[in-house]
Amino acid sequence: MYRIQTLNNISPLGLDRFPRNLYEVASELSRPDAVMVRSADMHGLDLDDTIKAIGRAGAGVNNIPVDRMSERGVPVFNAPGANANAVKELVLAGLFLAARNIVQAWDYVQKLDDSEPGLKKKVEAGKKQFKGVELPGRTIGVVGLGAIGVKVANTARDLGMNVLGYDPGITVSNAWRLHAGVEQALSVDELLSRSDFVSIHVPLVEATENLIDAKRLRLMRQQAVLLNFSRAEIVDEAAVLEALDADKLSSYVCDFPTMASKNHPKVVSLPHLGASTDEAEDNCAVMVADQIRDYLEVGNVRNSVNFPETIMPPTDGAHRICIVNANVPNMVGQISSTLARHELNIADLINKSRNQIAYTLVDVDTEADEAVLEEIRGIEGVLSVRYLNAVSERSS
Ligand SMILES: NC(=O)c1ccc[n+]([C@@H]2O[C@H](COP(=O)([O-])OP(=O)(O)OC[C@H]3O[C@@H](n4cnc5c(N)ncnc54)[C@H](O)[C@@H]3O)[C@@H](O)[C@H]2O)c1
Ligand SMILES: O=C(O)CC[C@@H](O)C(=O)O
Repeated sequence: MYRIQTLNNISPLGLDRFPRNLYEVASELSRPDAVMVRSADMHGLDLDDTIKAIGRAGAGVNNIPVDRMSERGVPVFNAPGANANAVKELVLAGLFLAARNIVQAWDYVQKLDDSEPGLKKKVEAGKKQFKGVELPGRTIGVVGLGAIGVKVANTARDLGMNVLGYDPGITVSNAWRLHAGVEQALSVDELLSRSDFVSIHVPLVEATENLIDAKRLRLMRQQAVLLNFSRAEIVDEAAVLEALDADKLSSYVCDFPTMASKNHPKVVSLPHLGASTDEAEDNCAVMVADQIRDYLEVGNVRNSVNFPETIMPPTDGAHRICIVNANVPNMVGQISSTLARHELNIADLINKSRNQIAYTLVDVDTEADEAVLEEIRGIEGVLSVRYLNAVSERSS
């Protein structure tokens, strides 16, 4: 039996991907083989050494100690693109909220408590405070053209906006998906100085912390709108509040409320709602559950943030050894000579690497005993070894 621990509410559709004759799934469970998580902060947790995989039912992995897991030879999976449409739709809602001052106007109406004739007068008198702008012809800058950024950029084009995009690491497939009318900005600074609206869609990593700081805010157009549905730490919030107070920015729309910003009249903050739709929660949970199963049962790696993509169809009747090791020379040589010494014939083998990690799947014709596995574990640089007896294609 494999044991899956859930650290957040995960869509039942995803959890149902684990057949209960093979899997135990629970939030309170000791010695898990894998963990499924959404936004729970795992950095401070004492993570059991039985954990073989971590699955993030979402995109961002800043809540997971990925480096620590890499050192242990544990892959971290996420669900690229699975919640992108949900986030895009909320970003668009944010764009409209800001362009038409809808939240402030709504609040104004809520506070009107006069009798009917007085109310009408106040409605007409008050509305001039909330005059907005239309989107066609305005410029939006999209920082980060990944799964979400591309969708935001393309829809903004469809709305008649001029779109500037900045992403030095854009993938070929995302470049293909991008509307031909999206103009490439050569730097964040250029994008900020030319945009009426700026939407941030980058992961939180060291290089993106405080990406939008006081200096960059000064580059922005007068009365620009900043939207942040990525992570709070990507924006220097104190500097944003100053820019709002100085009338430099007209609005900050974000998915990350803080005590300092949540009641500011020019801040619209939502409770980390970007991925909270039935569809996104189902998509993320199903994708990640399937990836965890494929890793635990077959050894394959799909959509990991720290491991190389590694897929090898099981050889009929073979036994599979899954080895995670440091990405240094002569590891495959040492592994195969160990197998040869134990008279194990290799039926198939794949070796992939990514940064410091290399991953090897070896199918052998006859059963491997504990002695050979121990010997492989003893090779310097080997981080983990798993043995899948009579491996077969995962049943769906
Ligand atoms: N609010 C929410 O509920 C919610 C939901 C999903 C994702 N997110 C956040 O959005 C982020 C992006 O999600 P995604 O699915 O689009 O991820 P993604 O990996 O598909 O795209 C991220 C893109 O950012 C680019 N990038 C990285 N550093 C950059 C930089 N310094 N400048 C410009 N571009 C840079 C990458 O090259 C990549 O193309 C996630 O990491 C997560 O933090 C939030
Ligand atoms: O799980 C969530 O609700 C949020 C997910 C989101 O922040 C992500 O990075 O995918």
